[in-house]
Amino acid sequence: MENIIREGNPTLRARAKAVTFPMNAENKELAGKMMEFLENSQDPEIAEKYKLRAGVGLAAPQVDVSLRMTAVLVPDENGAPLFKHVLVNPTILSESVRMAALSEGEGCLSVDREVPGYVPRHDRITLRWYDLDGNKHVEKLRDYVAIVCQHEIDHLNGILFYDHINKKNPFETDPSTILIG
Ligand SMILES: CNC(=O)c1cccc(C)c1Nc1nc(N2CCN(c3ccccc3Cl)CC2)nc(N2CSC[C@H]2C(=O)NC)n1
Ligand code: NI
Repeated sequence: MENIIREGNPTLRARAKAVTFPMNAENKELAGKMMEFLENSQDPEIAEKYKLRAGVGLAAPQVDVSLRMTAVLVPDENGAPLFKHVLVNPTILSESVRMAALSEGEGCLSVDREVPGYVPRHDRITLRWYDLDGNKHVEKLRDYVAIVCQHEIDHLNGILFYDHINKKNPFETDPSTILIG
């Protein structure tokens, strides 16, 4: 897995370019490696052996490739994949008025420090994306999966999670925001 870039690398703040179809072998291979990284990062033995930090999402800009592609692997409580997709050219078609935030805040593989605070996001989204074969998918997502996808899509637009944290009061939330987890 190519090295994950950290804050300060301009690629993290750039708007990534759309992926063209049919996808070339190089981009398909990268997608596979990004998903494999997430799988490895979630395996206690492998993560320990290679000192990997666990993640449920990894966007191409985080491995210094400015393309609109992100791997997402959210396990259920038994460790089976609840949501496992490489999202190519993802678009949020609609979003709930209701907001949600992870009660423990968010972490990012490209941010080697804790940035405390609630990250307000939409509780539900309708997401459109393309898979590696160019097939279109449209799904309604909610709660944790919706939050993770919004975090990863932010990476494609050069946005980092702490950009959303209220500077004055990081743990301030308006009444419409539900806390998750
Ligand atoms: C500062 N407090 C915190 O970070 C924080 C603190 C506590 C709880 C949460 C819930 C927090 N928040 C948070 N925890 C995660 N993980 C929980 C552990 N898990 C995991 C770990 C081990 C094996 C398998 C797995 Cl699955 C991996 C994922 N992931 C994200 N994010 C934000 S959206 C993208 C996603 C991401 O992949 N980040 C690297 N946030
Ligand atoms: Ni991130």
